[in-house]
Amino acid sequence: MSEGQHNSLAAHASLGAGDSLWQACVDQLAQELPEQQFNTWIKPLVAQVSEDFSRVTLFVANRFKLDWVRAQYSSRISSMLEKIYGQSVQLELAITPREASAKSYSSPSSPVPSAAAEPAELQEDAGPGTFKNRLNTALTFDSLVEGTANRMARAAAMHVSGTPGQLYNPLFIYGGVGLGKTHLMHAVGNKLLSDRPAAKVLYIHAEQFVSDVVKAYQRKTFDEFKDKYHSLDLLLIDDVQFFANKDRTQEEFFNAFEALLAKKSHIVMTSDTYPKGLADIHERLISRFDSGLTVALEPPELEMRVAILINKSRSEGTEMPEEVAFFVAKNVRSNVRELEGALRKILAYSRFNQKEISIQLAREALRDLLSIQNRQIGVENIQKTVADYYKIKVADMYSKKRPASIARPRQIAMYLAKELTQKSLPEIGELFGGRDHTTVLHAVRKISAERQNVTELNQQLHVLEQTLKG
Ligand SMILES: Nc1ncnc2c1ncn2[C@@H]1O[C@H](COP(=O)(O)OP(=O)(O)OP(=O)(O)O)[C@@H](O)[C@H]1O
Repeated sequence: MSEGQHNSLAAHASLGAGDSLWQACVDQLAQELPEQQFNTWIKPLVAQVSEDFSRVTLFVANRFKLDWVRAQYSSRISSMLEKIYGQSVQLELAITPREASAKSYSSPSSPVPSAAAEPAELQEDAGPGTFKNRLNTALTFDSLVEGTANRMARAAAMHVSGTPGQLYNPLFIYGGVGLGKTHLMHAVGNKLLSDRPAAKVLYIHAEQFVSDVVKAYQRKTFDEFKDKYHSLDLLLIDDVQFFANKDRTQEEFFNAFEALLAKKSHIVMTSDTYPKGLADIHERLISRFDSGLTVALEPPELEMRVAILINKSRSEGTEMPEEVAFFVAKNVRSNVRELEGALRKILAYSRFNQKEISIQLAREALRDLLSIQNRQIGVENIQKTVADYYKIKVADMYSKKRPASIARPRQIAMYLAKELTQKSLPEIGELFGGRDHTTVLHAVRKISAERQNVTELNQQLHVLEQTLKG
């Protein structure tokens, strides 16, 4: 952090800069740690930052957690805080006193831990009348952006939440990391509960199911186990690939599965692969997984990524200009979690530096992320980016079509190809569907002249250049 940033942080101590310091650290950890670890150990921490930022106290719920956080994370958190603040920060850990929560600087993204965030090994058995559904109420259909990538899965999930126990039972959702499987599952549970508050719904990660089986086995409490699982109206079970090689668990899950289907309760499952792709899971389970509806979640397409960024930033109380969302969405493609990470970085960077969100700011905030990507700009990438920006097909870059809505973006792409690559005019012409070099020259001259006079075009070119340069 530069001295200027440091001063501005100090000057805003009374406005909750302690929050910002801790928030930036949380944001960074969210990037670096696996989600489960982050949700379990970091998210629930409540931080109190001294006025001069020299000391940060983290409150944890109990002694076990305190020891764990100290052993596993404290040195990492310390060095991260120092890096962010630019000076040494003393880190302390304490067990939450009853009156502390009202006084503490509680980070906005560090709510009281939800049941779903509790680590498997710390979950207490729910006693009579204390059934926990473990749903995260923030994960709803409303907060799930729809796009081509999730349309079918979303529609099926909506259907299940409206009329459980009928069609699509079980519903099996699969896809790569961070594509919204868990979100979709919670959305089903939340929707069903909002329609039928008395329904017995349980969200559970497959690992927790395994640990429940082990516990029931050790304590000889299989009756309780069955009472719990076989009486549900809706079972949401995440990441069933974790059942691999766990024979006893698979047997108990098979029993629960049969019992639930027999009483027309619904089962929704997620996995990182389609049922037949699951390794080391008994065939009779796999065939049951596949007996309802199996749907995939695909990586989000560009428009969906833009919409997610704009929505999420709005829900954080900040408007992200569309051109910035386009810049980020173009550069962060793999999954929604990564997109959220990029957004968190941008928001933290903007808060810290008290600057409006712009492409320049996003570029600075995402410097590390962008620098590991290959920055070699090719004509193909230019054609794709320009086509995306003007919402035309990439094929139109090479086609003979002449309407202005196509010809103009094509000329812009030619201009950018000349400006941003080492290619000669004939080479560029060749890559644009075998056009003559004079056509390319005409486009380059035309766009370059117009750019001087038309502010709107200049602005669009600026966005495209920034996006391509990353
Ligand atoms: N379409 C979407 N709209 C809004 N947010 C989304 C969408 N898809 C995913 N997310 C968000 O992205 C993050 C990752 O999603 P989620 O945890 O559901 O992914 P996952 O597929 O279960 O990943 P993993 O396999 O790693 O557990 C979550 O914060 C989720 O809310």
